Amino acid sequence: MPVANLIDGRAIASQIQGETAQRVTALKARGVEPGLVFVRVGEDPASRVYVGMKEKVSSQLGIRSETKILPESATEEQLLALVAQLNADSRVHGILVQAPLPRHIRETVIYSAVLPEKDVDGFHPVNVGKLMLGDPNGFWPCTPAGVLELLVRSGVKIEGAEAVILGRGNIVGKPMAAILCQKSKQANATVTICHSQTRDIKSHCRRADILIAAMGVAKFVTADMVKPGAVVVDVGVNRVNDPAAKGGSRLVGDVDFEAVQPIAGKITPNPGGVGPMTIAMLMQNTVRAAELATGS
Ligand SMILES: Nc1nc2c(c(=O)[nH]1)N[C@@H](CN(C=O)c1ccc(C(=O)N[C@@H](CCC(=O)O)C(=O)O)cc1)CN2
Repeated sequence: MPVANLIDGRAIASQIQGETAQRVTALKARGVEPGLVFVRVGEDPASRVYVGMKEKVSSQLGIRSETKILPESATEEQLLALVAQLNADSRVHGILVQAPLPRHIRETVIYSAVLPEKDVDGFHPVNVGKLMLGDPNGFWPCTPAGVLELLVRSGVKIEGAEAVILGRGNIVGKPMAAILCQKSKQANATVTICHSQTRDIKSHCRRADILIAAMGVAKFVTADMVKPGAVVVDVGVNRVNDPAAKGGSRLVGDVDFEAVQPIAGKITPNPGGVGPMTIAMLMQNTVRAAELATGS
């Protein structure tokens, strides 16, 4: 039976993908085929799955995509050479280097090498800077951008709300904070970031009208941490052992869903919440990159 207060990420992602598909059709009518290249280094099983999912959605929307695979032993120089080649290719509008990279490759060096106008991941310092400055011309990282869309399209009032973010990572926590406090009718929240050194995290969480969990600790958010009626968004992806599951493990979020769902005003399931939005926003960024590159 469907849960009444569920924020359905799959349905919202599919709505956004429908909008993106229309923009692809418009681009193609002008002779532009949006192109996206994924770069995967090594054989991390989760990365293989995620890149496969992105390839599938690209093809469903009519975006030409290709995956370049380098071996785990590839050097930083080899990866930089590939990025330079993709930067120079005018058929490629978006470049995505899948994280995590092998330990001997510095992610910051690689993300800084992607041209900002092809950085559909929103990880380049220029795009990070534009987000911080409130300049609408940059690309926002897909996961926090997707969380904003989930909230807006579910009718959550963000303006003036107390938003508490658990986690200060560069991919979710920090950009999420910047997005929610943008000076705009769709944002304008009062934002608190909590992290491993925060004192009395529970009291911060209990103040939250919107609680976003992105710290990477399975079932960290329990019912006693949530104000009744609060909106709870679970960004966590934690693999835990489960002998009963296929492959001996399964994914759980940062929120104890069964305990929190009855008291939350709205809540994202996990899976089926934020994850599909990450991919929908990537496609939206790619089409926008193609439109900007071709003056469409
Ligand atoms: N270059 C990047 N690397 C990574 C990013 C990113 O945004 N850019 N994000 C994550 C992983 N990620 C995309 O790459 C991703 C994770 C999860 C999902 C998703 O839809 N998950 C499903 C469940 C899937 C499953 O069962 O395995 C869900 O939540 O419903 C999409 C994308 C790290 N790397």
